[in-house]
Amino acid sequence: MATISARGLSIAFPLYHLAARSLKKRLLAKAAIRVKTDESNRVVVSALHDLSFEIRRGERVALVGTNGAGKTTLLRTLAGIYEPVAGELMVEGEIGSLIDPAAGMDSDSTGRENIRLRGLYRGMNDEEIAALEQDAAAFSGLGEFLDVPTRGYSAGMQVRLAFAMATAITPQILLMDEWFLAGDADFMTKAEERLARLVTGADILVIATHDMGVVRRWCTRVIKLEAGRIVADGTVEEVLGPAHAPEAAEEQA
Ligand SMILES: Nc1ncnc2c1ncn2[C@@H]1O[C@H](COP(=O)(O)OP(=O)(O)OP(=O)(O)O)[C@@H](O)[C@H]1O
Repeated sequence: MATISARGLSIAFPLYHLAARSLKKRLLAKAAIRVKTDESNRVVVSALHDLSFEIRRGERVALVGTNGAGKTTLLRTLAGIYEPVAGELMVEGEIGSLIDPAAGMDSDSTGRENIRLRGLYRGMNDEEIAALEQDAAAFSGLGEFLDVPTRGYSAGMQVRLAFAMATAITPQILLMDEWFLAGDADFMTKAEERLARLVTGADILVIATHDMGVVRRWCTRVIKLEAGRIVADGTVEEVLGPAHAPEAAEEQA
């Protein structure tokens, strides 16, 4: 059963180029909350600090917060891209990740080759790979571009292909950054249909977003981050207020 559990989770990024002592001092004086020195005396940005939460099967969680609050860092940590510097993280379930469209894609290979590579990576047999290829090709609507190396794709084309691949097989846990829902109108309609199928499959969705419309439409729970810390965690109504007050909600995020 899909679950995510975090206890005292912290993430910090070393800023190697800021090791000069004078600069360090200046930075520390200005922003001592998030830019610190660690035990090895390196300057680090504290991206996430002491997060504890559980996400269970059936929950659709929005990560909200202002720029730099830590939403993408948390998504990437859940995806296993970043290693916590402190605390524990347990993620049970197969992850589908829509955080960076180019991630996991070989830009010298065509869209079709990338789909097949993804199938191989997932340990699929020939028949399953053929089905994945058919589904992802149809959903992405890339037509002849499917046989062009992906380095020649526009940003929107990359999103289409990444979305098609990540959602062709329903992952147990879908991690998504909001701009995956920012395609053209035709893609959006298809993407919403597909997401609806996916999220009603009672697995876990975690989406980082500034769009309170997306939160109210898709999510059952909101975790609000501020400067790398959780400042609110509850149902959509609890954190954002009633549905008729979207302006207030927009300000909060
Ligand atoms: N690779 C990195 N190296 C150094 N600092 C980083 C790195 N990634 C993120 N940070 C820092 O971590 C903090 C959180 O950033 P993050 O991108 O997670 O915020 P966010 O809430 O997703 O912001 P936005 O809404 O602007 O996308 C910021 O202070 C950022 O500067």
